[in-house]
Amino acid sequence: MRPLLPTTRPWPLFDTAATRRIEVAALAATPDLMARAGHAVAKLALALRRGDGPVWLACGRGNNGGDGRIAADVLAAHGIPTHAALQPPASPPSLVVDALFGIGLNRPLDAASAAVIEAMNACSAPILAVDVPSGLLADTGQPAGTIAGLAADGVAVRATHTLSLLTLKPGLFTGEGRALAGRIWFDHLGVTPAEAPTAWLSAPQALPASLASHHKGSHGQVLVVGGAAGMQGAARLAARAALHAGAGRVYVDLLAPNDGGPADAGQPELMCGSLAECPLAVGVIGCGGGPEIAARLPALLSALPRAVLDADALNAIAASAPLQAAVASRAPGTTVITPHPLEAARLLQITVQAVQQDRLAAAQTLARQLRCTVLLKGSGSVIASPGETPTVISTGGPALGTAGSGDVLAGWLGGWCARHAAMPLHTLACAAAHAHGAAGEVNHVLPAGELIAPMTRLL
Ligand SMILES: NC(=O)C1=CN([C@@H]2O[C@H](COP(=O)(O)OP(=O)(O)OC[C@H]3O[C@@H](n4cnc5c(N)ncnc54)[C@H](OP(=O)(O)O)[C@@H]3O)[C@@H](O)[C@H]2O)[C@@H](O)CC1
Ligand SMILES: [K+]
Repeated sequence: MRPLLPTTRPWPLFDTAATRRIEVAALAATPDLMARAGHAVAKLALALRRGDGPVWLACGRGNNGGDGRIAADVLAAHGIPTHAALQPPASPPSLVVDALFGIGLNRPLDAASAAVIEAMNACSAPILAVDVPSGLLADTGQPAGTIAGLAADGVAVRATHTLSLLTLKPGLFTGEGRALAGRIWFDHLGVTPAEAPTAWLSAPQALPASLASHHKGSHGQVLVVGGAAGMQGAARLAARAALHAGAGRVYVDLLAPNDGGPADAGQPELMCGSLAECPLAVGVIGCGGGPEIAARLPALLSALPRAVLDADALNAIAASAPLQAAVASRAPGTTVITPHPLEAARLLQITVQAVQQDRLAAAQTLARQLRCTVLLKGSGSVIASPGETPTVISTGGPALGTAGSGDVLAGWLGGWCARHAAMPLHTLACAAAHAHGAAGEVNHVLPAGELIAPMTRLL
């Protein structure tokens, strides 16, 4: 057994309803599924245990607790001291096994369950969550919350490790799940699901190499439109990213007066241009666009064959029904929008909390409404397109949470759309978000412009 991430292959994710169906089908052929689960938990527990203290197994009353109880028996058979109870042991544990709730969690926690979770979190020992950290909803990656009257909301186990059993659940990889699950392990218990996944977990995607005969004309053009007064850096970051992603020519149409100056004094390869000069370019529209971008959108949306819409372009679209209709009426497979949760909330006319409550559903709804590919940013970015199984991005980290990081992603994606004109936008959006996330997996502060070099090295 080894940690799931980083992964070199995409993994299917199954929500609770699908996992239940897979479980029922599998139990007919393999009635010892829970024994397998319990043994898998015990095996990982043996490897993760630190010191000689007892292993505390907090087992709930359902099958998640059943996994924990079998693990306790297996550990005891190996001579390991165990403490299977909802109260902590008298002496500090060497490992906590969280087997309180798995995929059966279906409502806010009561005070007693919340107290057990808080006691687990208070231990200094590593915490191994069985299937899902208790308190976290397996489908959405959001805490189930607590019933009214409790002071703390969003109580969930902060696991150092999670062993997902039978299937991988979407909620481990998006929303709060990424932070709460710790290092993720997976045991399929010998079962190969027969049904289509709810979503895919992303892996690095190899893009076609250039032929020796290719030239800058074969590598497409990008037109970045944005950079209103005081925000020109956003457009320039997007343009630099498009250039380094391999676009043959990159033009910048700055919305603030540039007085005949260069598009970007620090990147002489970038050119000034406009829709009139490059009507067949891939548009990267809205980075630092300010309210001025709204007036440009109708012409850009009706002319450009492929477009990446970001930031202020999305705010303008959210505020205008005609612009929404203009996006939705573009040819299928030609538009991608890259909202962060607040921009998605404006587009959907719901709250940010409602977006975050179910990120997969929010991205899919937006993709249906605007008939385009949606790259919903945030912890565990989600890519959804009409008629496609969504993808959850397996890479990323807090280093991406800086100004300009989204501009780099939008520009990079525009660059790839230009260079790989024959590839579907959904595939390119997944690949770009995965590469952007991988470049951001560092433990230090990373100004957005510095994402470009590691993204280039990952090519
Ligand atoms: N079957 C098998 O062979 C295999 C099973 N596997 C394992 O089983 C796990 C799923 O087990 P599970 O369905 O029994 O649900 P589980 O997560 O243990 O919850 C128990 C019950 O708690 C309740 N409840 C819900 N919310 C609540 C709340 N807020 N506060 C209080 N109570 C609450 C709710 O019952 P309710 O009250 O709604 O009747 C729920 O049913 C899965 O994650 C995996 O670990 C795997 O090993 C594969 C093989
Ligand atoms: K659990």
